[in-house]
Amino acid sequence: MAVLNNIQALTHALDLAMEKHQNVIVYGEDAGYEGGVFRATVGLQQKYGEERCFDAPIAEATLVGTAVGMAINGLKPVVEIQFEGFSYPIIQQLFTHVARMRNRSRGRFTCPMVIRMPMGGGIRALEHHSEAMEAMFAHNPGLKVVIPSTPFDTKGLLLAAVESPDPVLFLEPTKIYRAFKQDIPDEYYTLPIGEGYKVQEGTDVTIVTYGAQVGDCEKAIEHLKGEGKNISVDLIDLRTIQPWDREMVIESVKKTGRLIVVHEAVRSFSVAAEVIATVNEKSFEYLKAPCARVTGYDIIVPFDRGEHFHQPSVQKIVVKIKEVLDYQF
Ligand SMILES: Cc1ncc(C[n+]2csc(CCOP(=O)(O)OP(=O)(O)O)c2C)c(N)n1
Repeated sequence: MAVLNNIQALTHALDLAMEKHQNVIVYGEDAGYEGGVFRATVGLQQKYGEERCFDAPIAEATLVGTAVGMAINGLKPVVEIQFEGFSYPIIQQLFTHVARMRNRSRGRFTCPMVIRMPMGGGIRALEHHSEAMEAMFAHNPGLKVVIPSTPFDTKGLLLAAVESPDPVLFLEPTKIYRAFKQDIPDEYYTLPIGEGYKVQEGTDVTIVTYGAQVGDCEKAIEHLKGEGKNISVDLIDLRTIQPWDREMVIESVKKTGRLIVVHEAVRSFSVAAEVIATVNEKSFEYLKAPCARVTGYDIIVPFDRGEHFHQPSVQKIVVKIKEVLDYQF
């Protein structure tokens, strides 16, 4: 076992991936010699050489465009985009080619690559460094979208992404890169893409969340306990946004009758909107209160001083839990 934070878990997972799979290559802006802006790829060039881990020009569309050729021809590129806000130039390659290659070639070719990017706010960064656009990527058929929340999941899901026969977007919440550590096994393991994780079992309300907000929801639950409120929460970490674990969420809502979805991405056309629509379709008759959401507002992420108004704070989650539990039809 090793005690690692999320960044260290990434480096460790990439190391194991490169050791086990000779076709894995890792590259991105400053990802080679320096080990990346967050140091996720540190030491890999020194260990595996410049052919397998290297620096790329500041040309994101080219990073992913070249990965298309590599992936079709048997390599497994793991591309680092420096921040999610710099991913917009890759969309032409991603939506037009990467996501469609299997369908376009009637299964003759796939385009298996991993695109890693730091996502989300909470680090008081400047423009383009706090985006949370997972719903946009999930909306485009042909892509898997993963957002881990713990070092254990980061390692297992990244290795699963490397093994995936199809392209995976691996979004890493920047706020929790170094926020805490966890004991994780040394050996190579994978976790299933598409399965949620039940952080805690409860009977009064289901909270569905992912990424950095998992910790915020846990703190909100602790806060309510501190207030002497005996509220039993079924807390689900989705872990994968596309394909998401509908069964786990629907089963939970059938038990609790109440649902709150929490994420920092903007509210309209969001993951929360999709989860709530699905719960309405599949388990409406079980609901004891309207489904609710705590999300970012429909605005560009504010600069550092206003950022905390936009983020779903512990306090906002606490208020929403009370509101949903007090609701009377
Ligand atoms: C499209 C885009 N991708 C990535 C970044 C992140 N970024 C900020 S500075 C920088 C390195 C710039 O290096 P260089 O052009 O050599 O200029 P220097 O900082 O050395 O003056 C990068 C990659 C960015 N600002 N814009």
